[in-house]
Amino acid sequence: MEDTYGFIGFGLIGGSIAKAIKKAKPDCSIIAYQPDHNTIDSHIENSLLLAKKECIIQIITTSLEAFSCCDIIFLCAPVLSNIEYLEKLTTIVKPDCIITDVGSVKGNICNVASSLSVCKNFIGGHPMTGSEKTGYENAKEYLFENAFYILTPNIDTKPEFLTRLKQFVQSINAIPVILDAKEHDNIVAAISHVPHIIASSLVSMIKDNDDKNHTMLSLAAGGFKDITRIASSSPIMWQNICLTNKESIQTFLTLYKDTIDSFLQLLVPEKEKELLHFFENAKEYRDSIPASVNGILSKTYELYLDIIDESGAIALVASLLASHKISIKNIGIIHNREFQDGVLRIEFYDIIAMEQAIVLFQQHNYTIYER
Ligand SMILES: NC(=O)c1ccc[n+]([C@@H]2O[C@H](COP(=O)([O-])OP(=O)(O)OC[C@H]3O[C@@H](n4cnc5c(N)ncnc54)[C@H](O)[C@@H]3O)[C@@H](O)[C@H]2O)c1
Ligand SMILES: O=C(O)C(=O)C[C@]1(C(=O)O)C=C[C@@H](O)C=C1
Repeated sequence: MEDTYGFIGFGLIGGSIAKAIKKAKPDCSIIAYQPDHNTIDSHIENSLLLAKKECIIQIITTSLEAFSCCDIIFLCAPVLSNIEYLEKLTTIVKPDCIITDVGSVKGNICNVASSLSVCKNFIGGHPMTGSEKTGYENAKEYLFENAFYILTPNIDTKPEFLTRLKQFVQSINAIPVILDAKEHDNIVAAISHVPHIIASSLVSMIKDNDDKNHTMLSLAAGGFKDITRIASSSPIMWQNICLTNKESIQTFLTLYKDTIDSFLQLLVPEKEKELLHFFENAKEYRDSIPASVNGILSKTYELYLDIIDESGAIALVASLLASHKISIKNIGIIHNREFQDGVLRIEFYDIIAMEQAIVLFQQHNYTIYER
């Protein structure tokens, strides 16, 4: 039975795990590490103090020795820093402590772990949910609800520790998935790392070709915003990911480049049919991701509202939600054949926010569609 949890790195993911633990086990004790070199993140001290005030953290420490009483330690800093902390914790942790990380790349840290005396205590972890936002102030206790949470044990990992960590993952309402670290890195290169690089490249391409009045950027609508949302994520996190998953990223980025090259060949009059097939194939595969259950990415909590297609109408809906303290992840008008006249698509961070919004919209006589 775990009672004491330790956190090194206390931003979006660390903070969300801590909030989820506190919801499930209000009496547990949470210790968070404050790096003494404040240049890492000037906000970290305030974030930790806020978390303590909110009773999410019980102890803030600048000494790793304080982690000797922890039952589970979560490494929630950027990937390369997590590896450094794992090495430092080796001589500190108690024999039945589980050490896990949340980093987006698993190969490096699992390799390092297998060379350490804590190899039996370590299990790689990666919650397949997140946001482009950073920091404790954006942490959500419901972030892991219905999300896949990948675990990558080493051959030395004690089976009993894996069972305990799986139970922990279920206790925060996530779905544990056991994968080999290398397989994990290959999969996430394709479905997370390369998409991120594409989003950032697209933004750079627009930046490099826009005029001095930023006309392109100003006119950018739903499509550009949807596909580039993730380009607003933490640059340091993504630098660390690219540095530690180079090979798999190179493989899938090259495949993507080939796909773009093939597509360029279709932009001639005699390839009209193939052009249509290109979009039909992609649409069919994309539409096969179930909307109501979690796909390999995070669950989306979205609904659609009938509104008059004008900017004031969006502002009205947004301020109605804001006045009831309901946060939204994304909002925008969409036009497609499913919704003949265009509807407002609103995405929420969690099921609770979406349910509160549904009640509110019903009270204000909006027509709501859910998928
Ligand atoms: N953001 C996502 O969508 C997402 C999803 C799954 C996993 N992850 C992984 O989670 C980890 C954390 O990402 P996040 O989204 O919470 O980022 P974040 O920027 O919100 O939080 C990172 C925290 O780590 C701290 N930190 C940075 N360097 C440190 C160091 N050397 N020592 C101690 N603390 C340090 C920062 O102060 C910050 O509080 C990363 O490894 C990332 O790959 C992120
Ligand atoms: O921003 C989001 O919506 C994310 O879920 C981010 C996302 C992803 O690519 O799916 C990004 C990196 C993490 O390792 C996991 C999740």
